[in-house]
Formats: sequence, structure tokens, C-alpha cells
Amino acid sequence: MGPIWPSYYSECSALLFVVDASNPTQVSSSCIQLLSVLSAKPLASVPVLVLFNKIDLPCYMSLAEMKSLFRMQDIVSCATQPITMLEISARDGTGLAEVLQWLRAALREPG
Ligand SMILES: Nc1nc2c(ncn2[C@@H]2O[C@H](COP(=O)(O)OP(=O)(O)OP(=O)(O)O)[C@@H](O)[C@H]2O)c(=O)[nH]1
Repeated sequence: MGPIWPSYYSECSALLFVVDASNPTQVSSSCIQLLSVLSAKPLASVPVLVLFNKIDLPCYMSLAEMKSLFRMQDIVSCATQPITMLEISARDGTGLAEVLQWLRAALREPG
């Protein structure tokens, strides 16, 4: 779906970027896609929430491991957008209340 994402950028007020935290083989491609999204001009001041999903699965990587593989600290310090990270499970609902809270705040205070 990546190639069609830019067609939505101009109407975007908040961005949720979902990473499959149970699949370490996707880390590098997810990281490249995240960098590409963050460097898109229309999204320069759009708040971004990076979601590490599927934490209900036994083999998921910890947020600390994912942040380190993603070089999240470098990404956050170079990005023009405010970036927040959360661990969630869309399956069992873990973290979804925080996602809604973040969305409400992001849409209340547009960047
Ligand atoms: N265990 C678990 N499975 C999940 C979770 N979220 C989604 N899934 C499952 O992951 C599969 C893919 O989910 P989709 O919603 O289709 O996500 P997608 O991004 O389109 O999937 P991709 O094919 O990987 O691109 C489905 O079988 C979902 O049920 C989660 O938090 N935990």
C-alpha cells in the first residue's frame, strides 16, 4: 500500500504508523517507510504516533529492542514532527485507550 500513501498526505492531521513488533524481519523495511513518511513535506508538522503492535504474541520484541533497531532516538531528534511511541495489541486491546487519548489530543491541537 506504501506507493499510494502520499495521495492522503495533504488531508492528514495526525499519523499512526503501525509496526508489526512480532516480526523482526520487517524492521528494516518498516524503518525505511517511516523515514520516507517523516520526510514528506505535507507531513512536516503532523504529529506521529508509532505503534508497536501484536505485543500479545510470545515472540514480540521489547519496545527497547525495537527502538534500538529502528534507531528511534536518532529518528526522533532529526524529525520535524512530534513523535510518540506506544506498545499495543489490536487483538486484545492493550494500549488502545492510550491511542485514543493521543488521537484526541493530536486532533485538538493541530500542528
Ligand atoms: N496476535 C495479533 N494479531 C494481530 C494483531 N493485529 C492484527 N493481527 C492480525 O494480523 C493479521 C494482519 O492484520 P491486518 O489488519 O490485515 O494488517 P495488515 O497490515 O493489512 O497486514 P499485512 O498483511 O501484514 O500487511 C490479521 O490476521 C490480524 O488478525 C495483534 O495485535 N495481535
